[in-house]
Amino acid sequence: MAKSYDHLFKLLLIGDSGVGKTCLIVRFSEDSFNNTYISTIGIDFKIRTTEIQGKKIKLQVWDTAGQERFKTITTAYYRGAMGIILVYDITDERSFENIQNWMKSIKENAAAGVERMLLGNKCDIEIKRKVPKDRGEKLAKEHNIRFFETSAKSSQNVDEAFNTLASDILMKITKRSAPGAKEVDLRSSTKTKNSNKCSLV
Ligand SMILES: Nc1nc2c(ncn2[C@@H]2O[C@H](COP(=O)(O)OP(=O)(O)OP(=O)(O)O)[C@@H](O)[C@H]2O)c(=O)[nH]1
Repeated sequence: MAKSYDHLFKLLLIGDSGVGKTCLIVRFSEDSFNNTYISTIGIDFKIRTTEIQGKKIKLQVWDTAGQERFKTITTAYYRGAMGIILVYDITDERSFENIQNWMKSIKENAAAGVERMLLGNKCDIEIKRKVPKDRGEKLAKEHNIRFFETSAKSSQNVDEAFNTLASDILMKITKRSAPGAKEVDLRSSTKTKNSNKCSLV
């Protein structure tokens, strides 16, 4: 049977418990949101197919449990990921500080050269904000990765974040398979909504 997609990309979301990893994946794959908090046990995944530069990209998005007790299980999945999304909660300073530890975990467990992205989630609750946007931007810059503030609740920047990561991975593999080929910036063609509160670097 013919394949229904051109590429399969495996993405992984990591970050402290409660930052909204599951909600971001559910928003992206099913376009819905639930206020009830059910902590992830171990690992789970959802699928969504998206189109970038005329290519059908099947995204297999892995959701990891943020709780420390699942670390051995979850880190075992890092190596198979082509892209890793680090998530913190803009209303929770601790979750932002812990990003350094999650970065370390990537270094220890993921493939070298894995595409990374930083998300500051829950930007719909500005009133409870503890982490200013420029701190997220600065951290992302230090690691030379992209940054978005997102809201799984309002859906702000959720599609943009996933599509941008997929686009970056596509660009990387296209460049690799066509050495010497002229570099094309696929990012410029991805659909980007403008946002005033939650923005991208
Ligand atoms: N206001 C608001 N609440 C959110 C948002 N994203 C998630 N939440 C809420 O935050 C809580 C935790 O969300 P989850 O997606 O389960 O968090 P998680 O990171 O997957 O947590 P673990 O599975 O324990 O690692 C839930 O009550 C969600 O409804 C958001 O963008 N805005």
